[in-house]
Amino acid sequence: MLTLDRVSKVYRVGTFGTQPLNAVRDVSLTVPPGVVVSLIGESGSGKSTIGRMVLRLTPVTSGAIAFDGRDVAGLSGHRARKGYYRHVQGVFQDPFSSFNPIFPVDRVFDMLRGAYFPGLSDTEWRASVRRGTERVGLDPGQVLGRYPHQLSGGQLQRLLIARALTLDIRLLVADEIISMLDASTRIDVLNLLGDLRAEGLGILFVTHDLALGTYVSDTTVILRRGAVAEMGPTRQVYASPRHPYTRGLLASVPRMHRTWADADAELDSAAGPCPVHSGPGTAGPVEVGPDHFVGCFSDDACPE
Ligand SMILES: Nc1ncnc2c1ncn2[C@@H]1O[C@H](COP(=O)(O)OP(=O)(O)OP(=O)(O)O)[C@@H](O)[C@H]1O
Repeated sequence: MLTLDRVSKVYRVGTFGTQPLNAVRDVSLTVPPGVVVSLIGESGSGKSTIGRMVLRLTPVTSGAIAFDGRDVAGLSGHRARKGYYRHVQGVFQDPFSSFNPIFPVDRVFDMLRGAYFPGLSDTEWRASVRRGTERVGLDPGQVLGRYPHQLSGGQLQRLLIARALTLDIRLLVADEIISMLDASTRIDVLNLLGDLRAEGLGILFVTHDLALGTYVSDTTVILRRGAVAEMGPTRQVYASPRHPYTRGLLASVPRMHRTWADADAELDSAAGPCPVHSGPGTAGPVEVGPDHFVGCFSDDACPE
């Protein structure tokens, strides 16, 4: 369904944009239907940039993103782009920022109506909104018609997912969608994602939280400085991590006062020549087990 093929993103920063910032480096992955792929990494590792490129909110510098085999960057014309967003939607960290405080929450649904459902009568449209709301476990009578400040962050986040479900979505980019929620609401939203996955939705789940990654995902992608450090079936990656960075991260999870930076620093001091790129001409992560890949051990691209 969704494939990224050696996707890179270089931002231009500094005075007059003269400095290149390699935010994403040669990332390849797939999100099939009914599969949750977690993108996990510390702040600044490029997770959101990948989500934004998939949603076409920022252009790809090199490589290709395809949905059902069609190049996403090359979608030209309003109709093609509208068709894409019918199937691919994003939900982001701060639900409050997606709602206008002076309008009832229903307005986020109404914004879709003109673009996607111009032929529906008022009654049909209201029924569709109610169905979407119920599908995410909310009681329409309790939430519709209310103002954003009258609802919890978890209810607003569910409404945004319901809004996406009003369309015929097949891929959801969920970018840190539970970071702002309390522990019990988090589990509700995670379980909701699990239910949607069972219905065939593919999910690109962006998080900096390793524990959330294990709970929700089928495939785990560990990003380090914009590149894939390790990628594979979640159980495999967590049970038998092969990259020293992943090992360091997992070892640090139950220990307080250790951070992503600690794992990074340990790796920097331990890493010698990168074994992944020891062979001439080797490029990109190397397969170390079934669907299990390990990326470069050093900071920048290895000498090939
Ligand atoms: N529009 C932009 N212009 C310039 N640099 C950017 C832009 N957006 C992101 N960056 C930089 O790209 C790198 C990756 O950022 P990104 O937001 O993708 O990381 P992230 O892993 O999602 O981090 P976080 O968890 O903090 O959101 C960072 O160094 C960031 O400062």
